[in-house]
Amino acid sequence: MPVQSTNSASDLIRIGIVGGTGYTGAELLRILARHPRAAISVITSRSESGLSVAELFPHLRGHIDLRFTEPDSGALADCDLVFFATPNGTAMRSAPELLERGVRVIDLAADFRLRDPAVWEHWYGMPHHCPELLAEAVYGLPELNRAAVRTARLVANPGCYPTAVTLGFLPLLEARAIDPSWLVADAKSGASGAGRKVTTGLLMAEIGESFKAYSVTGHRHAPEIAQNLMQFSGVEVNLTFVPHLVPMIRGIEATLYARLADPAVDLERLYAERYAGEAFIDLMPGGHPDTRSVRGANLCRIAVARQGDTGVVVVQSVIDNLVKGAAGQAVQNMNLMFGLDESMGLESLALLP
Ligand SMILES: NC(=O)C1=CN([C@@H]2O[C@H](COP(=O)(O)OP(=O)(O)OC[C@H]3O[C@@H](n4cnc5c(N)ncnc54)[C@H](OP(=O)(O)O)[C@@H]3O)[C@@H](O)[C@H]2O)C=CC1
Ligand SMILES: CC(=O)N[C@@H](CCC(=O)OP(=O)(O)O)C(=O)O
Repeated sequence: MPVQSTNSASDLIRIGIVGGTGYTGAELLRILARHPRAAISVITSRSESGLSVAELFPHLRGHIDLRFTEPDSGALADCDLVFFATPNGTAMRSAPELLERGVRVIDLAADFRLRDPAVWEHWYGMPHHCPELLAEAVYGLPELNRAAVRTARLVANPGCYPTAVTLGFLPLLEARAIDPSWLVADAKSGASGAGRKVTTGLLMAEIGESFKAYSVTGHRHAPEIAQNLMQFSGVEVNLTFVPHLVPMIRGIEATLYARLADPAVDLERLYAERYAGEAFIDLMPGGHPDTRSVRGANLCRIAVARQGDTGVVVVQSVIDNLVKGAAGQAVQNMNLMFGLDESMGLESLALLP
């Protein structure tokens, strides 16, 4: 049975997904299958080409009647919008041709997130294929950049850690309420953050009943977060970012620390005013947001507190890495790019337990 819709074909957005078998690709399929204006026409996979989507993903039986195909620029060029849910360095090879042919592009990987091609090359270990597009690409964090996303042809969907950390720190920086020279982000992710490919270090027997930090000398999301905080607050920042892998499947929890520049600031009011009217930010005064409270939902839940009279502010920010940290945010960007209600198709509440 094809995707249900009461709209005429001309109202529908023809969508291609490159990398439909990965975790973020599968999450795009889950969300778009119920989106009233989405008509998925191409889903690619090199390893599963020919297989029906329902065979690989039984939860989509009756909702998506398509087969995976090899990535093919001809079929993708017939779409209105192509999502790349592929490893870093993939979208940049196809985006120039698609844009040339009038197709809009949202990349869930990092190819268009960093402004400076030298910084990209340093962190991603490869030269950029189309550095001329970096100035045009719009960083797709709508709570920061909504107006630019609306008119974008090319959107760089943010990384999962950068979404949680940027949204957590930003109100404090914009208000000049903290010392920007000492920011600490202590973040934890579930294993789905590393994708669906087979990796020994992600086996249940390796990560279960255990917990560790990684990339302590520097993670590629640190320059992305610093770029965001500086670009959107206008102040230079010095950030320490340490990610951790925890034995859960979905979710990111980021605990953020900073020193208050203005000890009298009303923290809860600051966040309430900054995020007033934001459908996908939930503030939880006095709370301890947990990752399960956002599992499956396109939501960033934040609590802000000061620790006694230490002058230190502690922000807790949680997201589902696959939803607000990837596919949900990508659909939020799609809605803005096509003039739709920003929340369309994103009404799912979190799953408990
Ligand atoms: N997992 C997460 O929480 C988040 C991931 N991201 C980013 O989103 C992107 C996708 O992540 P995720 O879904 O986890 O990754 P997965 O490893 O789970 O899936 C990758 C997908 O890309 C396809 N693919 C791999 N290489 C190529 C290629 N050269 N050309 C075309 N297709 C290719 C794979 O299928 P096949 O090999 O069969 O073609 C597969 O469908 C990554 O860049 C990741 O960093 C961003 C935010 C959060
Ligand atoms: C748990 C885990 O391994 N997480 C991934 C983050 C994945 C991601 O979102 O990174 P990009 O989109 O920027 O590639 C990591 O640390 O590499």
